Amino acid sequence: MTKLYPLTLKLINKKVLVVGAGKVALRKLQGLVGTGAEITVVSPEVLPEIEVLPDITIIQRHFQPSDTKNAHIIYAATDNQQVNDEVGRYIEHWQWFDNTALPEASNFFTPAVIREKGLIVSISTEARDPTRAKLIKQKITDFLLKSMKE
Ligand SMILES: C[C@@]1(CC(=O)O)c2cc3[nH]c(cc4nc(cc5[nH]c(cc(n2)[C@H]1CCC(=O)O)[C@@](C)(CC(=O)O)[C@@H]5CCC(=O)O)C(CC(=O)O)=C4CCC(=O)O)c(CCC(=O)O)c3CC(=O)O
Ligand SMILES: NC(=O)C1=CN([C@@H]2O[C@H](COP(=O)(O)OP(=O)(O)OC[C@H]3O[C@@H](n4cnc5c(N)ncnc54)[C@H](O)[C@@H]3O)[C@@H](O)[C@H]2O)C=CC1
Repeated sequence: MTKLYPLTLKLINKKVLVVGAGKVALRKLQGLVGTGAEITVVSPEVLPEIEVLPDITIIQRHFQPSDTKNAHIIYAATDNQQVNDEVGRYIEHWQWFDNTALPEASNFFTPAVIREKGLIVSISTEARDPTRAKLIKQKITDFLLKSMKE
């Protein structure tokens, strides 16, 4: 694979669209809350944990092509791969798109993130093994908490 490029972004006033509002969408949204991004969620069914997240606009219906317009970052996180593919078809060349069920269709991925005392550690397996990213996150967190105590 061509090498991937990690960044630390300021998202203030950037438009973020999340299509789907289930377990995977919840995890992406938890990472986005507090960034200052203008977040919109489009989904017919919405987890109660998402309904209570602050500063999110929820549109309770199926995805429509015009939803992607002007969004800087777009997540397709539905349980229907045809819908995720459809979202991908409306992506323009300047937009960042993560099809959370299909790495080949995405032009960015969400890493596992640790935030501890002014430090951000971001872990990616280049989309090969997200469960491993989660495991390594746990190990690095344990190491950091131990070394900060010393
Ligand atoms: C490519 C990527 C796209 C993206 O999502 O951005 C992607 C894709 C896929 N994930 C899948 C499965 C799982 N993902 C997790 C967990 C996480 N996944 C995350 C990121 C990413 N996942 C991106 C690559 C990151 C990298 O480069 O390493 C993390 C790190 C970040 C986050 O999501 O915030 C977060 C842990 C963070 C934390 O815990 O802090 C778990 C474990 C769990 O849920 O407990 C399971 C197992 C669930 C199970 O066992 O069923 C599947 C198969 C789905 C299927 O089988 O249908 C696909 C699709 C595929 O790989 O083809
Ligand atoms: N990237 C990742 O971290 C992971 C990705 N996955 C993939 O993500 C998919 C979603 O998983 P979950 O969140 O657990 O599913 P879920 O069943 O909890 O949520 C699915 C959501 O999609 C919405 N949806 C369905 N049709 C829609 C439409 N036409 N327009 C808008 N929203 C629509 C539903 O309303 C629901 O909110 C799985 O099918 C799997 O392939 C699974 C685990 C981890």
